[in-house]
Amino acid sequence: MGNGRLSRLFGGKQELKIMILGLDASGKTTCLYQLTRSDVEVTIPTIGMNIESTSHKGLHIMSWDVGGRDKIRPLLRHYYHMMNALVFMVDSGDRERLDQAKDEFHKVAQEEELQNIPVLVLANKQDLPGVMNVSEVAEGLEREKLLRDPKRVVGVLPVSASTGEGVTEALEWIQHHLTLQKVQEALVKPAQKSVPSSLTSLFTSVSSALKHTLGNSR
Ligand SMILES: Nc1nc2c(ncn2[C@@H]2O[C@H](COP(=O)(O)OP(=O)(O)OP(=O)(O)O)[C@@H](O)[C@H]2O)c(=O)[nH]1
Ligand SMILES: [Mg+2]
Repeated sequence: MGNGRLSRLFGGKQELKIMILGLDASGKTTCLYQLTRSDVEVTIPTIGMNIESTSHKGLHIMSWDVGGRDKIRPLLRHYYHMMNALVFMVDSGDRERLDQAKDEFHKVAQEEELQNIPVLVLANKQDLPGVMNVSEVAEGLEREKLLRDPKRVVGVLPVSASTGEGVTEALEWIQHHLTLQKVQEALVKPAQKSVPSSLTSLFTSVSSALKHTLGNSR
């Protein structure tokens, strides 16, 4: 994806932190590179696994693979609260491990700190012939289970991290849902605050109108 498009989307003004998780070889590193065209930095913290990160114009991405890391999982929670969105990468050609991907997906998605952020599944490697399409990936991951919670936002989009096809749309999806979330929060907060005062004034005006009417009718 061209950096020009990326700049227009984020303009360096907004900080966006995305976490890309998925099984090994699903295409996380390729996607990290494709998203920012910046060098991917590998850090090996004391928890003993590779965490990759890259930044470009306010877009910060962290990534690690999720398979078989039950002991490390609690330590990774320290990163969760910083994230604006979760991207879960799936190798659409890997039918054999779709069930494993599903288990990992649900383990991550049920983490408390990740309940309120948009989750985007990327059905990767769409450039390869005969791979699963978006519906098959969504079904295999049992996405509908998460959607039982009406507050959850869980999308699935087709991409090819190798060619960059669909990567811009993925970023736009995230951007769109974060904006929606902000608008909803902005609408809900003042409404909650103003309800008691507007109700009070409503009661005052209704009761004075009633008094007036009753007074007149007596
Ligand atoms: N054809 C095709 N190959 C891809 C695509 N994305 C990644 N690959 C290939 O899949 C392999 C794994 O990609 P990586 O980006 O290293 O995957 P990863 O998830 O970072 O893997 P780990 O670091 O092992 O967890 C590499 O050989 C990539 O070139 C894609 O969209 N299409
Ligand atoms: Mg990698």
